[in-house]
Amino acid sequence: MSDKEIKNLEDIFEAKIARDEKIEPKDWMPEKYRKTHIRQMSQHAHSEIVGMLPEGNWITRAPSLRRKVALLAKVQDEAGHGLYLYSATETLGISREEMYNQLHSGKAKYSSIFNYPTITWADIGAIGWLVDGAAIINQVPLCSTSFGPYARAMVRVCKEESFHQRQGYEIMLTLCNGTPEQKAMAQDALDRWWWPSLMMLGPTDDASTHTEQSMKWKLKRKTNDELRQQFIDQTVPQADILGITVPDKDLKWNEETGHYDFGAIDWDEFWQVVKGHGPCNKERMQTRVSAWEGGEWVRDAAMAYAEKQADKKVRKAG
Ligand SMILES: CC(C)(COP(=O)(O)OP(=O)(O)OC[C@H]1O[C@@H](n2cnc3c(N)ncnc32)[C@H](O)[C@@H]1OP(=O)(O)O)[C@@H](O)C(=O)NCCC(=O)NCCSC(=O)Cc1ccccc1
Repeated sequence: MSDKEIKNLEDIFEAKIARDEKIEPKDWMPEKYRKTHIRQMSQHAHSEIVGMLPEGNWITRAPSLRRKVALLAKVQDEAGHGLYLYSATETLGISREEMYNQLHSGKAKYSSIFNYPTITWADIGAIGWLVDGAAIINQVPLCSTSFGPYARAMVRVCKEESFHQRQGYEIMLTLCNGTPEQKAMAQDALDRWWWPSLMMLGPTDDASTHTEQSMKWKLKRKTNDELRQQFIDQTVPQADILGITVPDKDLKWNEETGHYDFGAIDWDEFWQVVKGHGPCNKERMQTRVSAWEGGEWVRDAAMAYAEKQADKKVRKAG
């Protein structure tokens, strides 16, 4: 293709973005746009899949049948979100196998938040309330992201996340209205999950390598710091209703800005977790890799069956 032809395609692409029109898989797109979407969308898919593990740990120990049913449904939704997102990413020309390889070899990231342990039932409440709460704040703007398949996937995902968030908040509410021991469990879960939930929304805008370009392409509609502030402003009053305390002595409502001021985030901890040195990184990867290896016979059997059927068809036609 000549330089002039490429320039023409770039102009059409930029004009579509400026008009807020969706870019579809068969449309021309700059290679960097395609690659950055594969990066973000596949990491999002991996996060949903790895994100099932901390909660999966509690399905057999949920305190009642009602809680068990709700948790099972939530974890199944997460599997669905992962598969949805893998399919959407495949439209950009990467195979699912390659994405799995990237996850299993440690090349692709997944959200830092899923490398923390779930040591009590209250952690299931805190994950729904805080982690799904942060996920919704991050994902609602993604419903109007520029790449069509990603934007459409997010609409359904957000509806389900909202049920997940309420499920978690209701667990917290029940614990906080329970015995002093139950309320202490809820406080302890908030103490452990608060800071990792703030980190989950990504590094500060100064330290974020991708934000500037992703905002121009309308892949991201809000910056990491904007989302974090929104999450804090929305969540602190919810902690007040629960009657538990956000573990930040510098947290204070600021009349002038109309937002909460908050204390320093430990970014060293965040980068350690991202680099694979969090409390559960190794365990999470081992579980995923052994699930993949354990499922090999199912994949082989499905392939053998498909080949047999194709053979039959050929023989019939012949
Ligand atoms: C905002 C951000 C996460 C990061 O902004 P970007 O512009 O992409 O990056 P930025 O330049 O700011 O960062 C520089 C580097 O740092 C990496 N990094 C940053 N943050 C993290 C992190 N937290 N963990 C690990 N790594 C992180 C980043 O990849 C980049 O490294 P790279 O160059 O790739 O090697 C964005 O990708 C996004 O919105 N993703 C879609 C939403 C999504 O994936 N949600 C997942 C949760 S789904 C869920 O929770 C549902 C659920 C709930 C409950 C239970 C089960 C399931």
